[in-house]
Amino acid sequence: MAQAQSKNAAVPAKQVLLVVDDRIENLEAMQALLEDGDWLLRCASSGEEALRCLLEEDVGLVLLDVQMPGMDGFEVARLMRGNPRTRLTPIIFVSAIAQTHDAVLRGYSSGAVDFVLKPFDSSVLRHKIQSLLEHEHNRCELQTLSQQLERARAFNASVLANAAEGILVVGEDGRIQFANPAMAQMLDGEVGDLEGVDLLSFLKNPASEDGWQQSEFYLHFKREATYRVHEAIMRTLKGGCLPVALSCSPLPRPQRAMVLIALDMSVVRNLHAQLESQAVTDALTGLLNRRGFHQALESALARIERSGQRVAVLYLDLDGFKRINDSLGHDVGDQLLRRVGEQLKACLRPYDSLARIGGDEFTALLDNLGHPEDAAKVAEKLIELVSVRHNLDGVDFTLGASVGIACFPECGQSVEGLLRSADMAMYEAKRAGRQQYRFFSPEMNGRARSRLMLEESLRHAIENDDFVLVYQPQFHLDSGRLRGFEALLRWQHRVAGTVAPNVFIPLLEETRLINRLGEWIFREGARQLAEFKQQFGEDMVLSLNVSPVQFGMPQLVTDLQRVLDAHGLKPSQLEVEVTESALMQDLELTQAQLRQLRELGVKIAIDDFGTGYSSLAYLRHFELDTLKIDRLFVSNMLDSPRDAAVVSTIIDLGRHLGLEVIAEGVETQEQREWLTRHHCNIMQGFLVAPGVPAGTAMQVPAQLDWSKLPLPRGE
Ligand SMILES: Nc1nc2c(ncn2[C@@H]2O[C@@H]3COP(=O)(O)O[C@H]4[C@@H](O)[C@H](n5cnc6c(=O)[nH]c(N)nc65)O[C@@H]4COP(=O)(O)O[C@H]3[C@H]2O)c(=O)[nH]1
Repeated sequence: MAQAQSKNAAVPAKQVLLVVDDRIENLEAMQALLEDGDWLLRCASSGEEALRCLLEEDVGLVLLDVQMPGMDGFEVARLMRGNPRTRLTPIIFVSAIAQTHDAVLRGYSSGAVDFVLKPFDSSVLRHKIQSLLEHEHNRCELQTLSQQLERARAFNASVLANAAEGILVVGEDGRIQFANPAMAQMLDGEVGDLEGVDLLSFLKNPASEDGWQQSEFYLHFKREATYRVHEAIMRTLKGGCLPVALSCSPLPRPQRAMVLIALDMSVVRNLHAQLESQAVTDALTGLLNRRGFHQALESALARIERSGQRVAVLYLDLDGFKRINDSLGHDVGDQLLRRVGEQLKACLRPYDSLARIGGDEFTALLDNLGHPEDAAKVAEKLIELVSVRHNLDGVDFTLGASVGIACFPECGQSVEGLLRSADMAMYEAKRAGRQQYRFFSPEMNGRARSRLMLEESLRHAIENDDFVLVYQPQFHLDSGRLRGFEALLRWQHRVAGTVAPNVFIPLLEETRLINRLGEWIFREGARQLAEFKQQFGEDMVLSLNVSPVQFGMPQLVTDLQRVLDAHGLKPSQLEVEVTESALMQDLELTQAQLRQLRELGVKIAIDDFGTGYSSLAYLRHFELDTLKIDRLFVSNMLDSPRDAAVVSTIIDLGRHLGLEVIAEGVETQEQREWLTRHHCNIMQGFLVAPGVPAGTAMQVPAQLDWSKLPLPRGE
């Protein structure tokens, strides 16, 4: 029969006082006596009921009757002391009869804090109750606080134990007072190995030779500032080094200590190192890349400027790589570059640097060079190594290499200067006929400069439409009938006047500007052909020169098709002139290109026939229409039986293969007569006319009277 005195039991602003007595009149008397106190009164009429109440509510004090039927007060007290919830709840025993000394002692030993004998002084009892409740209240509060404290301690300990960063607490004397497990792990030891040890003994960088008091850690601590070191290195207990980022902050002043947090940077630094190495490495060959080579050369120059040593830069370009790459595919090309890289590396000394700085361009830095001739020996060795027969994927092919050499300090004092000089020398080596090396010389510089200027003006000329085509007529030797014209390119330079193609075509080729101009030549030639057609009929032919670079371009046939369509021309009216060397660049590609040209229906002529490979074997493989005899043979044939033999052989060859033969550079009637006697089909040359502007070409007669030569010249 526990009677609630207050409905607000959930949040007891007041403490609960439980009175236990088996006699109802006693309970009522107690209730009357205690009900106005600063507590909540609960009453229980048996031991069992009291225990129930104790389990349901937080009771601050129990007034417990000793003698009760069934469960007496001692038993209730014993059970309360056995339960953690009520173990410390204070009990005052109340008894109506005079107790023996033993009974009182028994009461105390069963957990009573006091013993009240009836009759009692009610005000004394109220004081006792009041002070015991206060005591219990304080005890509970203390218990809650210590629980909170324990939770907070456990929380902090778990944060420190589980933090991935190393944490140290360092006393103001520089000794480690606390280390978390992560820090111990980072330093290859146990927490116990760190505590009590000087912090500085674990620091390689920043090192403090002058001791703790002079260290930045201590000086910052004194200023109550945080000290951060991004690139610190700690010594581990096993003698290793650990890159870390540190921050050390003072703890609140009374603690006279600082907290140091260490971030393991080994992964980040490794990644950084890896990235740095990637930035200077050529992914394909594992050699240095352009940037890496620049750095290597830069540091070599900085070093030798002081020591007066000599270094050489070698610039190596592979000859024929493009052809292999285009015909065998990029995988084979990549394999080849890797192989060449390995070969080159094998023939340099370990401290020389080697780089791939472009597609098939390698550079080597020969350090600590005795004489410039040593660089030449290395260049020879490199060329020899590369220029062997290679076999990749079962295909045999030969490569070549051209090398330019620039020595420091003669050929340049800066990284850029040396590389530029070596590049120029390499270019000269290529011009000299491949598989060669060249030292840079100041004259090369002059040539290169004028080349640069020429290149620049060519670019301008293309943009400003400074090119024109002139047309040189071709006549059938037997009938005097006009066969057609060869279109020849002229550069109308604003200052220098008309410039012949031999001067600028090679440069257009090298710079690939020929592709831009080539398109224009096709367009302009086809446009003019459409006009010529009106004048000279459907059968006339216009020959267009196609340079080796143009001939290698995959879009050649499409470009031609486009201009033919644009002007409604018959393909057989257009002839493509290709030199022998252009055809021999890449036989497979040549065959494919010729097949497509044939399918398109344009004529194909070999220009300057007899000057190049003149391999009769290829004539069988290539489907051609026309052979053009080089004008050198024509100009010499009357004086040189050997040249005459060459010319008549070419004419015979053409006849047997069913090809037209055109003699170029015919300048005299004697040459014409000789050619007619030897059954050459067609001629062109100054005897009739040089290349003339389109307007003049229109006036060329369709039928020639050989006795009325030469024709008027309009160039
Ligand atoms: N001494 C002498 N020379 C004669 C005589 N008849 C013709 N010539 C010259 O011989 C060259 C014939 O052109 P090519 O063999 O195709 O040789 C051409 C051709 O390979 C190239 N070329 C000319 N025009 C073009 C073009 O539009 N595109 C390309 N890719 N190359 C061109 O430049 C080369 C030189 O062209 P040009 O200077 O115009 O020189 C022309 C022409 O002016 C003669 O009786 N005596």
